[in-house]
Amino acid sequence: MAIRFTKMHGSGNDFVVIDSRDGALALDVAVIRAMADRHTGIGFDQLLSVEPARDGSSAFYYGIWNGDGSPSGQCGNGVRCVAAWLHRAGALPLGETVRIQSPSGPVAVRMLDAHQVTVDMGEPIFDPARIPFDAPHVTNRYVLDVDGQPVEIGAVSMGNPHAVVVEDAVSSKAMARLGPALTAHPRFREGANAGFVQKLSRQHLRLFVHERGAGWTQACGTGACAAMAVLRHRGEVDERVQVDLPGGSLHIEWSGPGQTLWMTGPAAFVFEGEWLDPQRDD
Ligand SMILES: N[C@@H](CCC[C@H](N)C(=O)O)C(=O)O
Repeated sequence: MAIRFTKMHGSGNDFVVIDSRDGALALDVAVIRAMADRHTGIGFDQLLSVEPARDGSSAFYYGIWNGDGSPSGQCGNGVRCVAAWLHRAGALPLGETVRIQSPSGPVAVRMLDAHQVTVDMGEPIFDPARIPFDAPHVTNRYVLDVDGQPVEIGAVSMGNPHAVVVEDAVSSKAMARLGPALTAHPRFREGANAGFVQKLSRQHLRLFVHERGAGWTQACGTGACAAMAVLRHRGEVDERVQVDLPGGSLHIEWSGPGQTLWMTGPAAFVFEGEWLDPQRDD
């Protein structure tokens, strides 16, 4: 079984995009993991499928799987790559706003040029039950027990769950321990993406993200949205913020509750290929 794919990245968060416009993509977890392997496979943080819309008001649907084969509800850098992929396929004209559906609901994408995409990511969700996060009521700060130590976080969903640690300086040693611990913390029953954000100013953030299902990443689009949303909810940043991640910068705009959040950033093509499943000879 040969699978044609396009390798792409958004600020270093890398993807395999599969054209599945003729029907929903169904791949075994073992195949996704084999493809994601950075030594014996293609290597990627997430696999994305471009599929026919599943509702009447969207143009397309995209599926998201992490490198460990687990599904996700949203992928900020990924949706920009899907938009650029659709643009290259002639299905998304420059400047036009098009609604596409993710597993967690619709988003609206607009190509600013062939490599820059702006996305209406919807409204950040702070209600713990909808994240899902185990807490009796919504608040700006929660304290988690991590190996007997208190760790303060903000919790939000951008269509996928995020724990956000706001620190002036988090040592790389502390992040190496806390990233995996927060990702697997039992109060996030579906796991979480763990972001460590440093406030450089009211318009400028620095962020590192340990992703559920993919580990440390060069960039996490929803992580950047989540970090901005948590800080804006606390009144600590302005409504337009630049978020610097190891692989590049994203621009996030959110005026506050009741409004949707916008993310703008790059999408890049790397190569086209054909996956030859080593377990099969056909
Ligand atoms: N890289 C992504 C997020 C991918 C999904 C995440 N690991 C999850 O399981 O929710 C992004 O750019 O948002």
